[in-house]
Amino acid sequence: METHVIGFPRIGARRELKKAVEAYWKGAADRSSLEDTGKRLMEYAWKTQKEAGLSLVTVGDFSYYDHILDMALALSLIPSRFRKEDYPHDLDLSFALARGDRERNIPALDMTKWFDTNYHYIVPELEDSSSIRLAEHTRIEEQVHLARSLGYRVKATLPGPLTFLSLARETGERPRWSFADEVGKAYATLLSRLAPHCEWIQMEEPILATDLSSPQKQAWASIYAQLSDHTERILVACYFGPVGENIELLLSSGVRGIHLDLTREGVEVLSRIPEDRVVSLGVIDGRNVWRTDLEAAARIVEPEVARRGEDKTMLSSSCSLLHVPIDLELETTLPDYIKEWLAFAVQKCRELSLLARHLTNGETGPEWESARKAAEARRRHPEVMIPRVRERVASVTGAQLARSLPFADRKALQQEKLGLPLFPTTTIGSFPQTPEIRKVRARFKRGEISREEYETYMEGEIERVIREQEALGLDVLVHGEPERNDMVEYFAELLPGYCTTTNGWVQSYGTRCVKPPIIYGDVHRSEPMTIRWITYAQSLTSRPVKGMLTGPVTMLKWSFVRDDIPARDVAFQIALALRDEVADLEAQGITVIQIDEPAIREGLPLRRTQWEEYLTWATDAFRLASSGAAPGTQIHTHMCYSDFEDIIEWIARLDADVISIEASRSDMQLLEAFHRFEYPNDIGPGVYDVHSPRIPGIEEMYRLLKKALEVIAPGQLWVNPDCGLKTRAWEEVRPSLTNMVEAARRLRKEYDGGK
Ligand SMILES: Nc1nc2c(c(=O)[nH]1)N[C@@H](CNc1ccc(C(=O)N[C@@H](CCC(=O)N[C@@H](CCC(=O)N[C@@H](CCC(=O)O)C(=O)O)C(=O)O)C(=O)O)cc1)CN2
Ligand code: MET
Ligand SMILES: [Zn+2]
Repeated sequence: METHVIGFPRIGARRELKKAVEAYWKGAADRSSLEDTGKRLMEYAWKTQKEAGLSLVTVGDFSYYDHILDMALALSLIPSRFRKEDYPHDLDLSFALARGDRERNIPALDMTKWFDTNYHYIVPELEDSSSIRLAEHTRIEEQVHLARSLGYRVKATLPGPLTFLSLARETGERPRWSFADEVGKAYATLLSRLAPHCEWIQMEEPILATDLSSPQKQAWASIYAQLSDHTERILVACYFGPVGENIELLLSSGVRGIHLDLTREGVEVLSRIPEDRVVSLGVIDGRNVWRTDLEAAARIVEPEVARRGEDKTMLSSSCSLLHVPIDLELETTLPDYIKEWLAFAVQKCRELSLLARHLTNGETGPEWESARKAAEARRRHPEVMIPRVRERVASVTGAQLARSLPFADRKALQQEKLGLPLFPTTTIGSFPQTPEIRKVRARFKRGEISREEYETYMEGEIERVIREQEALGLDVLVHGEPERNDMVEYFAELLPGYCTTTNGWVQSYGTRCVKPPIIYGDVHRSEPMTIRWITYAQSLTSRPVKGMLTGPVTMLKWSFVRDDIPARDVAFQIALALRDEVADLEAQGITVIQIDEPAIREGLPLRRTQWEEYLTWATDAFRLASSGAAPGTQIHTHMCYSDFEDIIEWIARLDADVISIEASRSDMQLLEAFHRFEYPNDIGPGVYDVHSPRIPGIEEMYRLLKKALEVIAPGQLWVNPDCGLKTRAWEEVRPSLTNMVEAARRLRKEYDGGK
C-alpha cells in the first residue's frame, strides 16, 4: 500500500527559509546561499518522509515565497506592468511580483486567503493580452530532478489547472475560461516532461470541494481532455471538504488516481469510484494538531482496502501539512500531558506509516496503544470541561446579542463625546514591531530581564507611538501593540483553556509565520488582559485611544481548535471572556474599542448551503463580545485578507459603529458590493496597502477616497490603511501616513471648507 502526504511544510523546523529569504532581501546573502538553504530544506522534507516510512516523497511543494506564484511564472503569466528583463533572475522577479517593486513604483499582485485556511497565496492576473505558455525552465522540474538524483521515489505535485484558473483574477475584458485551452496545453507539456521521472503526478484541485458553475465544469472537461495521454499517472487531490457531486466530473476525466479528504467527507462517496481506480484515503488531519485515533481511522479505511485491494489504495494526509507545525519534539515548554495529545507534521507522517503497517500486517505495538490512551486521557481531563463556563454559554440571552440603541442614536452620542472631524483618520492598531522590540521580548521570555524592565520598555515604546501619531495629526490613536507577539497568541497566553507553543510555526504568507495556539479546554478569562497598556496610552494624550481586542471568531479560526465540542460553543466561550474585557475598558474611561475580526470571511464554509449556519453563530459571537458596550462607546471592527463582497450584508449585521476593511490592494473592488447594498454604519475602506514596502502618494489615496465617495456618504467615510503596520518599518510608515492624513485634509477642504 502506498503512503504519502499531500505536501510537507517548507519553512524548515527552525524557520530557516524565513531567515534565508529575508537575508537575501537585505542583501546580506547572495542567491547561491539562498538556493543552498532551499535545497537543504527540500532534502530535509524528503528524508523525513522517507524515514517515517512513507513509500513516496512529495516533490514540488517547496517554494521560496508561494507555490501559486511559482505556477504563474511556470505558465509565463506575468502582468505587463512588470518587465522580466528588469530582473537578474526569476527569483527576483517572483519576489517583485509578490511584494511590489518600490524602486520602479510597481504595485504587487494581490494576495488572498487559500480557501478556508490562514495561508495566503499570490493572485495570478489574467490580462487581455496575457498569453499562457509553459516556461522553458520551471522550478518543479528542478525539484523533481534533485529528488531523483538523490534516489527518491517521487510523486510530483502541482496546483491543479482548474483551481489555478478559478483563483486567478481577470483584469480586463477577457473571461478566464477563454484561457482554458492554453492552460490545458501548457499542463500537457509540463506533464510530458515530468512523467518519465515520477510515479505519480498529483494535481491539487481543492476547487472540487466548492460549488462549481457550468463554465467551470466545461473548463474542467476541456482541460483534462488535453491531459488524456497522462491519465495513468495523474492523482487528482480534492481536499478541505467533500467532493460531493463533483465526483462525477472528477471520474469523467479518466484519471487513475483520486485523493479524497476523509476528515471532511464520509466514506459513502468511495462506493461511487469504480474499482479500476486508485483511491488515496486522506485520513490523517492536515489542518489540526490532534493525535489521530488510529483505531477509528483503521475502522474507516479497512473495508475500502479489503474491497479495492492494497495495490489500489493509498493512505495519506487529508491535505498538505503546510498548515501544521513541523516537529512536536522541538516543543520544550508544553505541559507533558498536552504533548501526549498532539501530532505535528513529522508525527503525522509516522502515524500514516504505522496505520499502513497495521492494515497490511496487523502491527499494533506500543505506539498504537499509547494513541488510544492519549485520546482517553484527553476526554477526561478536568480543564477540558468546566461546568461554570458551560453554564454561562448555555444561558446567553438574545438581549446580550444587541446594543441598547440603534446605530443612528449611538452615532449622535458618540459624536458628542468624540467631536471628530469629517473623514476621521485612524490606523488599525499595530505600529512597526522593530527587531529591537522583539529582542526585548525574547530576553524577557528567557528570563534575562525582569518584568518591570520589560514593562518599562514597552511603555516607552507606547509613548513614542502616541507622540508620532499626534505629530502626524491622526484623529483616533492606537497604542501600537508593542507588547503583543501576535494578535491571537497574545490573548491565548492569557486565557485558560488555550496553550501556546515555542516553535510551532506555520507559514502565513511569504516569510511571515504564525504560531497558532491550541484550544484544548474550556476558555474563560481569569484576569484583565489589555487594561494596563490601554489606560497607560490614554493617560498620555487628550485624543481618544482605541482599546484593541481580537474578536472571538478570529481567536478561534487562527488557533488549532478542539474537535470535541461545536466551534460555535468555543466562539461563545471566547466572546464572553471578551465581553468582560470590554466592560473593564469602559469602566476605565476608554470610549473607543476595536474588536478585530479579520478571519470571519475565511471561516466561511466552502459550500453555500452551509453559509447561513456559520454566519449566524459567527456574527452572534461578535455581537456577544461587543454589545455590552454603552451606546456612547464607539465599537470598531477590522477585516482584511479576503474578498468581502459576498458577505457584506452579514458584516453589516455585526452592527459595529465603524469598520476598517481592506480594499486598496484590489483597487476598491469591495465597493462594487455597495451598488446593490447600502452599508448602514461608518466605514473606512483601506487606502494604504501595508503589505508592500511602497509608499502610497497623496494623489493615489485621494483618488481611492473619491472612488469610495461614489457609494459611501461623506459623513460615513473614515480614512485608514488596509491593516496594521507591524510588518513595516518606520521609514515607510511615517511618509505613508503623512500622505494619508494629507489626503484626508484635502477632502475635508473640498467638502467642509477644511474644518
Ligand atoms: N495569528 C495571526 N494570523 C494572521 C495574522 C496575524 O497577525 N496573526 N495576520 C495575517 C497574516 N499576517 C501576518 C503578518 C505578520 C506576521 C508576522 O510578523 N510574523 C512574525 C512573527 C511574529 C511573532 O510571533 N513574533 C514573536 C517572536 C519573534 C521572533 O521570531 N523572535 C526571534 C527572537 C528575537 C531575537 O532574539 O532577536 C526568534 O525566535 O528567532 C514576538 O514578537 O515575540 C514573523 O514571521 O516574523 C504574521 C502574519 C493573517 N493571519
Ligand atoms: C490581521 S488584522 C491586524 C489587526 C491588528 N489590530 C493590527 O493592527 O495588527
Ligand atoms: Zn488586518
